[in-house]
Amino acid sequence: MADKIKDTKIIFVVGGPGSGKGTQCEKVVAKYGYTHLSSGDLLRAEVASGSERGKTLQAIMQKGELVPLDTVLDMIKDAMIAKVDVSKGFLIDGYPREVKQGEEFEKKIGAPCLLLYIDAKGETMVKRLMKRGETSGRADDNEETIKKRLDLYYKATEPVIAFYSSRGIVRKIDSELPVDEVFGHVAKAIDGLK
Ligand SMILES: Nc1nc2c(ncn2[C@@H]2O[C@H](COP(=O)(O)OP(=O)(O)OP(=O)(O)O)[C@@H](O)[C@H]2O)c(=O)[nH]1
Ligand SMILES: O=c1ccn([C@@H]2O[C@H](COP(=O)(O)OP(=O)(O)O)[C@@H](O)[C@H]2O)c(=O)[nH]1
Ligand SMILES: [Mg+2]
Repeated sequence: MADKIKDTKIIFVVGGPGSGKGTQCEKVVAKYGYTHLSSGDLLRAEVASGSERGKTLQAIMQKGELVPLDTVLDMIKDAMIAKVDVSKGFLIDGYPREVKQGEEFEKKIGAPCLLLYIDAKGETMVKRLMKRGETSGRADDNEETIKKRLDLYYKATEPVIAFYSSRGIVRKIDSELPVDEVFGHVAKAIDGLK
Protein backbone atom coordinates (compact mmCIF):
# COMPACT_ATOMS: atom_id res chain seq x y z
CA MET A 1 0.00 0.00 0.00
CA ALA A 2 2.61 2.55 1.13
CA ASP A 3 4.65 2.49 -2.10
CA LYS A 4 1.61 2.43 -4.36
CA ILE A 5 0.03 5.39 -2.65
CA LYS A 6 3.20 7.48 -2.95
CA ASP A 7 2.32 9.03 -6.30
CA THR A 8 -1.37 9.43 -5.59
CA LYS A 9 -2.74 12.65 -4.19
CA ILE A 10 -4.67 12.45 -0.95
CA ILE A 11 -7.01 15.31 -0.14
CA PHE A 12 -8.83 15.53 3.17
CA VAL A 13 -12.21 17.29 2.98
CA VAL A 14 -13.18 18.58 6.41
CA GLY A 15 -16.13 20.69 7.48
CA GLY A 16 -19.14 20.66 9.74
CA PRO A 17 -22.23 18.54 9.15
CA GLY A 18 -24.10 19.98 6.18
CA SER A 19 -21.30 22.36 5.23
CA GLY A 20 -21.38 21.01 1.67
CA LYS A 21 -18.51 18.52 1.61
CA GLY A 22 -20.43 15.93 -0.39
CA THR A 23 -21.75 18.53 -2.82
CA GLN A 24 -18.27 19.86 -3.59
CA CYS A 25 -16.70 16.41 -3.78
CA GLU A 26 -19.16 15.40 -6.50
CA LYS A 27 -18.06 18.37 -8.55
CA VAL A 28 -14.39 17.55 -8.05
CA VAL A 29 -15.06 14.01 -9.27
CA ALA A 30 -16.74 15.39 -12.40
CA LYS A 31 -13.90 17.78 -13.24
CA TYR A 32 -10.78 15.97 -12.05
CA GLY A 33 -11.77 12.30 -11.99
CA TYR A 34 -10.60 11.81 -8.42
CA THR A 35 -12.00 8.98 -6.35
CA HIS A 36 -14.48 10.18 -3.74
CA LEU A 37 -14.60 8.27 -0.48
CA SER A 38 -17.05 9.59 2.09
CA SER A 39 -16.49 8.04 5.50
CA GLY A 40 -20.16 8.61 6.33
CA ASP A 41 -21.28 6.94 3.08
CA LEU A 42 -19.04 3.92 3.75
CA LEU A 43 -20.56 3.58 7.21
CA ARG A 44 -24.10 3.97 5.86
CA ALA A 45 -23.40 1.25 3.28
CA GLU A 46 -22.40 -1.08 6.11
CA VAL A 47 -25.63 -0.20 7.95
CA ALA A 48 -27.66 -0.84 4.78
CA SER A 49 -26.08 -4.28 4.39
CA GLY A 50 -27.95 -5.33 7.53
CA SER A 51 -24.85 -6.92 9.08
CA GLU A 52 -24.36 -7.22 12.82
CA ARG A 53 -21.60 -4.64 12.61
CA GLY A 54 -24.00 -2.37 10.71
CA LYS A 55 -26.51 -2.53 13.54
CA THR A 56 -23.92 -1.39 16.04
CA LEU A 57 -22.86 1.42 13.75
CA GLN A 58 -26.41 2.58 13.20
CA ALA A 59 -26.97 3.06 16.93
CA ILE A 60 -23.87 5.23 17.21
CA MET A 61 -24.64 7.34 14.14
CA GLN A 62 -28.24 7.84 15.19
CA LYS A 63 -26.87 9.51 18.32
CA GLY A 64 -24.47 11.69 16.35
CA GLU A 65 -21.46 10.13 18.07
CA LEU A 66 -18.23 8.89 16.49
CA VAL A 67 -17.78 5.21 15.66
CA PRO A 68 -14.50 3.63 16.81
CA LEU A 69 -11.54 4.93 14.88
CA ASP A 70 -10.28 1.58 13.60
CA THR A 71 -13.64 0.72 12.04
CA VAL A 72 -13.67 3.80 9.83
CA LEU A 73 -9.99 3.63 9.00
CA ASP A 74 -10.21 -0.01 7.91
CA MET A 75 -13.14 0.81 5.64
CA ILE A 76 -11.33 3.73 4.04
CA LYS A 77 -8.17 1.69 3.61
CA ASP A 78 -9.99 -1.19 1.92
CA ALA A 79 -11.76 1.21 -0.40
CA MET A 80 -8.47 2.91 -1.29
CA ILE A 81 -6.69 -0.38 -1.96
CA ALA A 82 -9.47 -1.34 -4.35
CA LYS A 83 -8.91 1.83 -6.40
CA VAL A 84 -5.24 2.69 -6.00
CA ASP A 85 -4.15 1.37 -9.40
CA VAL A 86 -6.67 3.42 -11.34
CA SER A 87 -6.97 6.52 -9.22
CA LYS A 88 -5.33 9.88 -9.85
CA GLY A 89 -6.24 11.07 -6.42
CA PHE A 90 -8.44 10.45 -3.43
CA LEU A 91 -10.93 12.78 -1.79
CA ILE A 92 -11.33 11.62 1.78
CA ASP A 93 -14.62 13.27 2.76
CA GLY A 94 -15.63 13.69 6.40
CA TYR A 95 -12.35 12.35 7.75
CA PRO A 96 -10.41 12.93 9.99
CA ARG A 97 -13.06 13.81 12.59
CA GLU A 98 -10.47 14.12 15.33
CA VAL A 99 -6.70 14.62 15.40
CA LYS A 100 -6.05 11.02 16.39
CA GLN A 101 -7.86 9.77 13.27
CA GLY A 102 -5.52 11.86 11.13
CA GLU A 103 -2.44 10.52 12.87
CA GLU A 104 -3.55 6.92 12.44
CA PHE A 105 -4.39 7.50 8.78
CA GLU A 106 -0.89 8.79 8.13
CA LYS A 107 0.69 5.84 9.92
CA LYS A 108 -1.30 3.25 7.99
CA ILE A 109 -1.85 4.91 4.62
CA GLY A 110 -0.04 8.13 3.87
CA ALA A 111 0.10 11.91 4.17
CA PRO A 112 -2.43 14.32 2.65
CA CYS A 113 -1.16 17.02 0.29
CA LEU A 114 -4.14 19.28 0.87
CA LEU A 115 -6.91 19.79 3.39
CA LEU A 116 -10.02 21.51 2.06
CA TYR A 117 -11.72 23.19 4.99
CA ILE A 118 -15.35 23.69 3.95
CA ASP A 119 -16.58 26.44 6.21
CA ALA A 120 -20.17 27.54 6.86
CA LYS A 121 -21.89 29.20 9.80
CA GLY A 122 -23.54 26.94 12.38
CA GLU A 123 -27.00 28.30 11.62
CA THR A 124 -26.46 27.73 7.89
CA MET A 125 -25.49 24.10 8.46
CA VAL A 126 -28.52 23.46 10.64
CA LYS A 127 -30.83 25.04 8.07
CA ARG A 128 -29.37 22.98 5.21
CA LEU A 129 -29.57 19.73 7.16
CA MET A 130 -33.17 20.32 8.24
CA LYS A 131 -34.02 20.92 4.59
CA ARG A 132 -32.05 17.86 3.47
CA GLY A 133 -33.84 15.86 6.16
CA GLU A 134 -37.17 16.41 4.41
CA THR A 135 -36.07 14.02 1.67
CA SER A 136 -32.75 12.35 2.62
CA GLY A 137 -34.12 9.56 4.77
CA ARG A 138 -30.96 9.91 6.87
CA ALA A 139 -31.69 8.87 10.43
CA ASP A 140 -29.34 11.60 11.70
CA ASP A 141 -30.92 14.51 9.80
CA ASN A 142 -33.18 15.49 12.71
CA GLU A 143 -32.94 18.48 15.01
CA GLU A 144 -31.65 16.65 18.06
CA THR A 145 -28.94 14.66 16.28
CA ILE A 146 -27.89 17.65 14.18
CA LYS A 147 -27.20 19.62 17.35
CA LYS A 148 -25.03 16.80 18.71
CA ARG A 149 -23.12 16.47 15.44
CA LEU A 150 -22.47 20.19 15.43
CA ASP A 151 -21.25 20.21 19.05
CA LEU A 152 -18.94 17.30 18.35
CA TYR A 153 -17.67 19.02 15.22
CA TYR A 154 -16.62 22.13 17.15
CA LYS A 155 -15.09 20.10 19.95
CA ALA A 156 -13.31 17.26 18.12
CA THR A 157 -12.97 18.21 14.46
CA GLU A 158 -11.99 21.86 14.48
CA PRO A 159 -8.69 20.99 16.21
CA VAL A 160 -7.90 18.89 13.13
CA ILE A 161 -7.77 22.09 11.10
CA ALA A 162 -5.33 23.73 13.48
CA PHE A 163 -3.20 20.58 13.44
CA TYR A 164 -2.78 20.63 9.64
CA SER A 165 -2.59 24.44 9.39
CA SER A 166 0.85 24.31 10.94
CA ARG A 167 1.89 22.19 7.96
CA GLY A 168 0.63 24.78 5.51
CA ILE A 169 -1.74 22.45 3.63
CA VAL A 170 -5.09 23.91 4.72
CA ARG A 171 -7.20 25.88 2.24
CA LYS A 172 -10.25 27.46 3.83
CA ILE A 173 -13.26 27.56 1.53
CA ASP A 174 -16.23 29.83 2.28
CA SER A 175 -19.26 27.63 1.60
CA GLU A 176 -21.83 30.34 2.33
CA LEU A 177 -21.53 31.28 -1.35
CA PRO A 178 -23.57 29.68 -4.15
CA VAL A 179 -22.39 26.14 -4.97
CA ASP A 180 -20.64 27.06 -8.24
CA GLU A 181 -18.72 29.91 -6.67
CA VAL A 182 -17.66 27.65 -3.83
CA PHE A 183 -16.45 25.17 -6.43
CA GLY A 184 -14.43 27.92 -8.16
CA HIS A 185 -12.39 28.24 -4.96
CA VAL A 186 -12.12 24.49 -4.53
CA ALA A 187 -10.83 24.14 -8.10
CA LYS A 188 -8.24 26.87 -7.53
CA ALA A 189 -6.92 25.01 -4.50
CA ILE A 190 -6.63 21.76 -6.47
CA ASP A 191 -5.06 23.46 -9.48
CA GLY A 192 -2.43 24.83 -7.12
CA LEU A 193 -1.18 21.30 -6.33
CA LYS A 194 2.00 20.21 -8.04
N1 LIG B 1 -27.01 27.26 -0.67
C1 LIG B 1 -26.12 26.29 -0.66
N2 LIG B 1 -26.52 25.04 -0.31
C2 LIG B 1 -25.59 24.07 -0.30
C3 LIG B 1 -24.23 24.33 -0.63
N3 LIG B 1 -23.54 23.17 -0.51
C4 LIG B 1 -24.42 22.25 -0.10
N4 LIG B 1 -25.66 22.77 0.01
C5 LIG B 1 -26.85 22.06 0.47
O1 LIG B 1 -26.64 21.71 1.83
C6 LIG B 1 -27.04 20.36 2.11
C7 LIG B 1 -25.90 19.58 2.73
O2 LIG B 1 -24.89 19.40 1.75
P1 LIG B 1 -23.99 18.08 1.69
O3 LIG B 1 -23.05 18.24 0.54
O4 LIG B 1 -24.82 16.87 1.77
O5 LIG B 1 -23.19 18.30 3.06
P2 LIG B 1 -22.07 17.44 3.78
O6 LIG B 1 -21.04 18.39 4.28
O7 LIG B 1 -21.62 16.32 2.92
O8 LIG B 1 -22.88 16.93 5.01
P3 LIG B 1 -22.82 15.49 5.72
O9 LIG B 1 -23.20 14.46 4.71
O10 LIG B 1 -23.86 15.67 6.78
O11 LIG B 1 -21.43 15.36 6.15
C8 LIG B 1 -27.49 19.76 0.80
O12 LIG B 1 -28.88 19.66 0.81
C9 LIG B 1 -26.97 20.73 -0.27
O13 LIG B 1 -27.88 20.85 -1.35
C10 LIG B 1 -23.85 25.65 -1.02
O14 LIG B 1 -22.70 25.96 -1.31
N5 LIG B 1 -24.85 26.59 -1.02
O1 LIG C 1 -15.00 9.17 10.47
C1 LIG C 1 -16.22 9.12 10.73
C2 LIG C 1 -17.21 9.54 9.84
C3 LIG C 1 -18.55 9.46 10.20
N1 LIG C 1 -18.89 8.96 11.40
C4 LIG C 1 -20.32 8.81 11.77
O2 LIG C 1 -21.16 8.96 10.65
C5 LIG C 1 -22.09 10.03 10.84
C6 LIG C 1 -22.40 10.74 9.54
O3 LIG C 1 -21.21 11.22 8.96
P1 LIG C 1 -21.23 12.14 7.67
O4 LIG C 1 -19.83 12.53 7.37
O5 LIG C 1 -22.00 11.49 6.59
O6 LIG C 1 -22.09 13.39 8.13
P2 LIG C 1 -21.85 14.65 9.07
O7 LIG C 1 -21.71 14.20 10.49
O8 LIG C 1 -20.66 15.39 8.58
O9 LIG C 1 -23.10 15.41 8.87
C7 LIG C 1 -21.43 10.89 11.92
O10 LIG C 1 -22.34 11.69 12.63
C8 LIG C 1 -20.76 9.84 12.80
O11 LIG C 1 -21.68 9.20 13.64
C9 LIG C 1 -17.94 8.55 12.29
O12 LIG C 1 -18.25 8.12 13.38
N2 LIG C 1 -16.63 8.62 11.94
MG1 LIG D 1 -21.72 14.16 3.25
